[in-house]
Amino acid sequence: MKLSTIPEEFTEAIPIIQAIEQAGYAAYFVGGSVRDAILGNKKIHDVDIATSAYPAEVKAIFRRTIDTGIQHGTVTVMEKDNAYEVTTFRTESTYQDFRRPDHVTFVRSLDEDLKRRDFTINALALRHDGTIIDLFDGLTDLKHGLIRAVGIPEERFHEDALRMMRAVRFQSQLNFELEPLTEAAIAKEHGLLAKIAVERIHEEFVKLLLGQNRAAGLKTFVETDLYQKCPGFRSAGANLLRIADLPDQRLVREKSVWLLIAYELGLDTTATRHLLRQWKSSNELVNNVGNNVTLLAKFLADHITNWDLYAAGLDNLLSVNEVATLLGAGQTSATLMTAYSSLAIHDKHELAVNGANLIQQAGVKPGPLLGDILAKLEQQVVENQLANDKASLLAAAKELLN
Ligand SMILES: Nc1ccn([C@@H]2O[C@H](COP(=O)(O)OP(=O)(O)OP(=O)(O)O)[C@@H](O)[C@H]2O)c(=O)n1
Ligand SMILES: [Mg+2]
Repeated sequence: MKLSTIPEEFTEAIPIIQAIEQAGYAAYFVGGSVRDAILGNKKIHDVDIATSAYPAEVKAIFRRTIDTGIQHGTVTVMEKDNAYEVTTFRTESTYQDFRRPDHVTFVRSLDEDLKRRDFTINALALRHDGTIIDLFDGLTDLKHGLIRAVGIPEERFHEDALRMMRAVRFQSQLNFELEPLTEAAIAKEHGLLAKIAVERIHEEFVKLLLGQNRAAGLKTFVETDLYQKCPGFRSAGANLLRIADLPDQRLVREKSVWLLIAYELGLDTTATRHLLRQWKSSNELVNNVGNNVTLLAKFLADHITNWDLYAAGLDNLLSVNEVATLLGAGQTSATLMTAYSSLAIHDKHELAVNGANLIQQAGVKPGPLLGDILAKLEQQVVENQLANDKASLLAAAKELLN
């Protein structure tokens, strides 16, 4: 097969491929970008190049390169404003710990390289003239919407157990089905996932839940027992399946994914924070989702105050609303945005007085009381109990001193 039109993301990189070929080596586009280009329905990102040239040979061809992962064969080539990862063809023959190859062996053959890739739809190569190299019938699988391991599925999962999570992630992201032998191998080998760093599982799990068919991905995640090897999920199979029964409106924020999980697992703020720490989340995610658990409960009870809106900030509100909507209790985003924009202030710096004003003009002494008074003024302004003008605020501060 030949692609009739080569997407712009690739054409920009063709000079790189040509330069490698002129130096006497082979070079192809590979990986997810080729898959997405053929699907034609997804924005292409990360155009990856694979080559028969060894890293030192790649570096000799280009003026500006970065040693990104030279031991794995990857050199980044800088060209104009773009950066391209150029990786030497490789086989990963022995895997001892199911997550990292013992060593990579660089090879000169494209076939060897494609053979060790995870799924047939990810094992396609694209020549700069648009010709597609398809050794494992990946094009047929793309057409039928099938995720099928290259070769013997168990072998692929022993090489890298994260691939089992990638399978369910692609199932959701692409709205594909799992080929039965591939799915059976995941069910059989799910225990290998315990060897994988939680951060990597986290990334795939979030992509699964943000995908277009999260219900299907989640069902496989539960039915194959992959979930058993994820932090905090051991007895949550039924809870996770409940998410699969929700309307299939898509989630857009990572924090919404975790809020939904926390809700369905019945976790309070403390338990949510604990779960997110187990999943090695950033402090920001831990804090936001922890707070949003309380806010969601208020949303569902239709008990939102101005202060709740103010304290959460717009992005958390939209996240909580995403989840509330899935649960059948959201507001339209327009209503929410209007409520939020009608707040008297959106940040304490918008308060018409500051600490210095209170000291100089209301006779407040520096110290903890000053902070208390400012906080009270902030609260009253947000709740529309006090106008946000200097005179009113100074008068209110004097009141509070008595
Ligand atoms: N565990 C993995 C990870 C990656 N790959 C191969 O490396 C390519 C690039 O990997 P990556 O960018 O992680 O995934 P993509 O398939 O490109 O998906 P995405 O669109 O999310 O980047 C994959 O297509 C696949 O050929 C693999 O075989 N096994
Ligand atoms: Mg990619």
